[in-house]
Amino acid sequence: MAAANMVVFLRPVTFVTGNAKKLEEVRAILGQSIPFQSLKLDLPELQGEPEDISKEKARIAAKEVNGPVLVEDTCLCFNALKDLPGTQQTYIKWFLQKIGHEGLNNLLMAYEDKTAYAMCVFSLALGPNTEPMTFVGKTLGRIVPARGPNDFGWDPIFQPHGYDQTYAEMPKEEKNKISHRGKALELVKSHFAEARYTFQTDSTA
Ligand SMILES: O=c1nc[nH]c2c1ncn2[C@H]1C[C@H](O)[C@@H](COP(=O)(O)OP(=O)(O)OP(=O)(O)O)O1
Ligand SMILES: [Mg+2]
Repeated sequence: MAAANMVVFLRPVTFVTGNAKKLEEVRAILGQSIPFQSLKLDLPELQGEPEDISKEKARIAAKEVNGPVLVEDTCLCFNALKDLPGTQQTYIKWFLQKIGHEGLNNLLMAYEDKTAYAMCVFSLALGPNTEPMTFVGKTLGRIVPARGPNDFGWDPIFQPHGYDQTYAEMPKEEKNKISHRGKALELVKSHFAEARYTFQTDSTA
Protein backbone atom coordinates (compact mmCIF):
# COMPACT_ATOMS: atom_id res chain seq x y z
CA MET A 1 0.00 0.00 0.00
CA ALA A 2 1.15 3.51 -0.72
CA ALA A 3 2.71 5.43 2.15
CA ALA A 4 1.13 8.82 2.71
CA ASN A 5 4.30 10.73 1.82
CA MET A 6 5.04 8.80 -1.36
CA VAL A 7 4.15 10.25 -4.73
CA VAL A 8 1.82 7.81 -6.43
CA PHE A 9 0.78 8.43 -10.00
CA LEU A 10 -2.75 7.40 -10.62
CA ARG A 11 -5.00 7.29 -13.61
CA PRO A 12 -8.48 8.61 -12.87
CA VAL A 13 -10.36 6.26 -10.55
CA THR A 14 -12.97 4.08 -12.24
CA PHE A 15 -16.14 3.52 -10.22
CA VAL A 16 -17.41 0.11 -11.32
CA THR A 17 -21.11 -0.59 -10.84
CA GLY A 18 -24.09 -2.01 -12.68
CA ASN A 19 -26.44 0.32 -10.80
CA ALA A 20 -27.20 3.67 -12.46
CA LYS A 21 -28.78 5.14 -9.30
CA LYS A 22 -25.69 4.44 -7.21
CA LEU A 23 -23.58 6.07 -9.87
CA GLU A 24 -25.79 9.17 -9.82
CA GLU A 25 -25.32 9.52 -6.06
CA VAL A 26 -21.59 8.83 -6.12
CA ARG A 27 -21.15 11.42 -8.85
CA ALA A 28 -23.17 14.01 -6.89
CA ILE A 29 -21.32 13.35 -3.62
CA LEU A 30 -17.79 13.24 -5.02
CA GLY A 31 -18.30 16.25 -7.25
CA GLN A 32 -14.91 17.42 -8.48
CA SER A 33 -13.03 16.09 -5.43
CA ILE A 34 -11.50 13.06 -7.17
CA PRO A 35 -10.76 12.56 -10.89
CA PHE A 36 -13.28 9.94 -11.64
CA GLN A 37 -14.94 7.97 -14.42
CA SER A 38 -17.43 5.12 -14.41
CA LEU A 39 -17.78 1.71 -15.96
CA LYS A 40 -20.97 -0.31 -16.09
CA LEU A 41 -20.09 -3.88 -15.22
CA ASP A 42 -22.15 -6.39 -13.30
CA LEU A 43 -19.54 -7.90 -11.05
CA PRO A 44 -20.30 -11.23 -9.37
CA GLU A 45 -22.42 -11.08 -6.19
CA LEU A 46 -20.03 -12.74 -3.77
CA GLN A 47 -20.96 -13.98 -0.31
CA GLY A 48 -19.10 -13.63 2.97
CA GLU A 49 -18.24 -10.89 5.42
CA PRO A 50 -19.05 -7.43 4.02
CA GLU A 51 -15.48 -6.10 3.98
CA ASP A 52 -14.09 -9.29 2.44
CA ILE A 53 -16.73 -9.31 -0.30
CA SER A 54 -16.05 -5.69 -1.09
CA LYS A 55 -12.27 -6.17 -1.27
CA GLU A 56 -12.62 -9.19 -3.52
CA LYS A 57 -14.95 -7.21 -5.77
CA ALA A 58 -12.29 -4.47 -5.98
CA ARG A 59 -9.58 -7.01 -6.88
CA ILE A 60 -11.72 -8.38 -9.71
CA ALA A 61 -12.59 -4.89 -10.94
CA ALA A 62 -8.95 -3.70 -10.81
CA LYS A 63 -7.90 -6.63 -13.00
CA GLU A 64 -10.68 -5.82 -15.50
CA VAL A 65 -9.81 -2.14 -15.62
CA ASN A 66 -6.05 -2.55 -15.10
CA GLY A 67 -5.99 0.61 -13.04
CA PRO A 68 -7.40 2.24 -9.91
CA VAL A 69 -10.98 1.27 -9.11
CA LEU A 70 -13.63 2.04 -6.57
CA VAL A 71 -16.47 -0.42 -5.95
CA GLU A 72 -19.29 -0.45 -3.46
CA ASP A 73 -21.71 -2.87 -1.87
CA THR A 74 -24.78 -1.90 0.08
CA CYS A 75 -26.77 -3.85 2.61
CA LEU A 76 -29.94 -3.28 4.56
CA CYS A 77 -30.03 -5.07 7.90
CA PHE A 78 -33.07 -5.57 10.14
CA ASN A 79 -32.23 -5.63 13.84
CA ALA A 80 -35.15 -7.93 14.76
CA LEU A 81 -33.86 -10.44 12.21
CA LYS A 82 -30.29 -10.37 13.57
CA ASP A 83 -29.15 -8.29 10.57
CA LEU A 84 -30.89 -10.28 7.85
CA PRO A 85 -31.60 -9.88 5.00
CA GLY A 86 -28.44 -7.90 4.47
CA THR A 87 -25.65 -9.36 6.57
CA GLN A 88 -24.33 -11.15 3.56
CA GLN A 89 -24.83 -7.90 1.82
CA THR A 90 -26.24 -9.08 -1.46
CA TYR A 91 -29.27 -10.84 0.03
CA ILE A 92 -31.17 -7.56 0.21
CA LYS A 93 -30.93 -7.33 -3.57
CA TRP A 94 -32.66 -10.70 -4.07
CA PHE A 95 -35.18 -10.15 -1.28
CA LEU A 96 -36.16 -6.80 -2.77
CA GLN A 97 -36.47 -8.33 -6.25
CA LYS A 98 -38.60 -11.25 -5.07
CA ILE A 99 -40.83 -9.89 -2.32
CA GLY A 100 -40.72 -6.10 -2.81
CA HIS A 101 -41.36 -3.33 -0.30
CA GLU A 102 -44.49 -4.94 1.10
CA GLY A 103 -42.81 -8.29 1.58
CA LEU A 104 -39.89 -6.63 3.37
CA ASN A 105 -42.34 -4.90 5.74
CA ASN A 106 -44.17 -8.20 6.28
CA LEU A 107 -40.94 -9.88 7.35
CA LEU A 108 -41.05 -7.62 10.41
CA MET A 109 -44.76 -8.10 11.12
CA ALA A 110 -44.09 -10.52 13.96
CA TYR A 111 -41.72 -8.12 15.70
CA GLU A 112 -42.20 -4.90 17.60
CA ASP A 113 -38.73 -3.75 16.64
CA LYS A 114 -38.74 -2.23 13.14
CA THR A 115 -35.28 -0.70 13.40
CA ALA A 116 -32.74 -1.31 10.68
CA TYR A 117 -29.51 0.07 9.35
CA ALA A 118 -28.21 0.77 5.89
CA MET A 119 -24.54 0.08 5.34
CA CYS A 120 -22.21 0.83 2.49
CA VAL A 121 -18.75 -0.63 2.05
CA PHE A 122 -16.53 1.01 -0.56
CA SER A 123 -13.27 -0.58 -1.60
CA LEU A 124 -10.51 1.26 -3.36
CA ALA A 125 -7.80 -0.67 -5.20
CA LEU A 126 -5.02 1.48 -6.65
CA GLY A 127 -4.22 -1.19 -9.24
CA PRO A 128 -4.53 -4.91 -10.01
CA ASN A 129 -1.82 -5.98 -7.60
CA THR A 130 -2.46 -3.77 -4.61
CA GLU A 131 -4.36 -4.63 -1.46
CA PRO A 132 -7.74 -2.83 -1.48
CA MET A 133 -8.67 -0.37 1.28
CA THR A 134 -12.21 -0.26 2.66
CA PHE A 135 -14.42 2.61 3.84
CA VAL A 136 -17.67 1.94 5.69
CA GLY A 137 -20.70 4.19 6.24
CA LYS A 138 -23.76 3.31 8.27
CA THR A 139 -27.11 5.05 8.81
CA LEU A 140 -29.66 3.95 11.42
CA GLY A 141 -33.38 4.04 10.79
CA ARG A 142 -36.49 1.93 10.61
CA ILE A 143 -38.57 0.04 8.09
CA VAL A 144 -41.92 1.64 7.23
CA PRO A 145 -44.65 1.00 4.62
CA ALA A 146 -43.44 2.46 1.33
CA ARG A 147 -43.70 6.25 0.93
CA GLY A 148 -42.30 8.45 -1.82
CA PRO A 149 -41.10 7.94 -5.38
CA ASN A 150 -40.11 4.41 -6.22
CA ASP A 151 -37.00 5.02 -8.24
CA PHE A 152 -34.18 3.59 -6.18
CA GLY A 153 -34.27 0.21 -4.46
CA TRP A 154 -35.57 0.20 -0.90
CA ASP A 155 -35.46 4.00 -0.45
CA PRO A 156 -39.30 4.21 0.05
CA ILE A 157 -39.26 1.87 3.09
CA PHE A 158 -36.23 3.25 4.95
CA GLN A 159 -36.83 6.16 7.32
CA PRO A 160 -33.62 7.38 8.93
CA HIS A 161 -33.64 8.14 12.68
CA GLY A 162 -34.53 11.75 13.42
CA TYR A 163 -36.41 12.29 10.14
CA ASP A 164 -40.13 12.23 9.22
CA GLN A 165 -39.33 11.37 5.64
CA THR A 166 -38.16 8.17 4.04
CA TYR A 167 -34.99 8.29 1.92
CA ALA A 168 -37.31 8.34 -1.13
CA GLU A 169 -39.25 11.38 0.12
CA MET A 170 -36.17 13.46 0.90
CA PRO A 171 -34.54 15.78 -1.59
CA LYS A 172 -31.51 13.96 -3.02
CA GLU A 173 -29.06 16.41 -1.45
CA GLU A 174 -30.54 15.70 1.96
CA LYS A 175 -30.26 11.93 1.53
CA ASN A 176 -26.67 12.24 0.30
CA LYS A 177 -25.73 14.28 3.37
CA ILE A 178 -26.90 11.69 5.88
CA SER A 179 -26.87 8.44 3.94
CA HIS A 180 -24.74 5.32 4.39
CA ARG A 181 -23.23 6.15 0.99
CA GLY A 182 -22.59 9.80 1.85
CA LYS A 183 -20.81 8.86 5.08
CA ALA A 184 -18.62 6.23 3.44
CA LEU A 185 -17.69 8.64 0.64
CA GLU A 186 -16.67 11.31 3.15
CA LEU A 187 -14.05 8.80 4.35
CA VAL A 188 -12.99 8.09 0.78
CA LYS A 189 -12.58 11.83 0.18
CA SER A 190 -10.52 12.25 3.36
CA HIS A 191 -8.29 9.40 2.27
CA PHE A 192 -7.65 11.11 -1.07
CA ALA A 193 -7.01 14.43 0.65
CA GLU A 194 -4.46 12.84 2.99
CA ALA A 195 -2.75 10.55 0.48
CA ARG A 196 -2.30 13.38 -2.03
CA TYR A 197 -2.06 11.07 -5.01
CA THR A 198 -0.83 12.71 -8.16
CA PHE A 199 -3.19 12.10 -11.03
CA GLN A 200 -1.97 11.54 -14.54
CA THR A 201 -3.51 13.70 -17.16
CA ASP A 202 -3.14 13.02 -20.88
CA SER A 203 0.02 15.09 -20.89
CA THR A 204 1.69 13.14 -18.04
CA ALA A 205 0.44 9.68 -19.11
O1 LIG B 1 -29.05 3.90 -1.26
C1 LIG B 1 -29.81 2.98 -1.60
N1 LIG B 1 -31.17 3.09 -1.47
C2 LIG B 1 -32.02 2.13 -1.82
N2 LIG B 1 -31.62 0.96 -2.36
C3 LIG B 1 -30.29 0.77 -2.53
C4 LIG B 1 -29.35 1.76 -2.15
N3 LIG B 1 -28.11 1.29 -2.45
C5 LIG B 1 -28.26 0.08 -2.96
N4 LIG B 1 -29.58 -0.25 -3.02
C6 LIG B 1 -30.15 -1.53 -3.46
C7 LIG B 1 -29.67 -2.00 -4.80
C8 LIG B 1 -29.63 -3.49 -4.64
O2 LIG B 1 -30.95 -4.03 -4.76
C9 LIG B 1 -29.19 -3.67 -3.20
C10 LIG B 1 -27.72 -3.69 -2.99
O3 LIG B 1 -27.03 -4.59 -3.82
P1 LIG B 1 -25.62 -4.19 -4.45
O4 LIG B 1 -24.93 -5.43 -4.92
O5 LIG B 1 -24.87 -3.30 -3.54
O6 LIG B 1 -26.07 -3.29 -5.71
P2 LIG B 1 -26.14 -3.55 -7.28
O7 LIG B 1 -25.85 -4.99 -7.59
O8 LIG B 1 -27.40 -2.98 -7.78
O9 LIG B 1 -24.96 -2.65 -7.84
P3 LIG B 1 -23.38 -3.03 -8.03
O10 LIG B 1 -23.21 -3.36 -9.48
O11 LIG B 1 -22.64 -1.79 -7.63
O12 LIG B 1 -23.09 -4.19 -7.12
O13 LIG B 1 -29.70 -2.53 -2.51
MG1 LIG C 1 -24.11 -5.95 -6.86
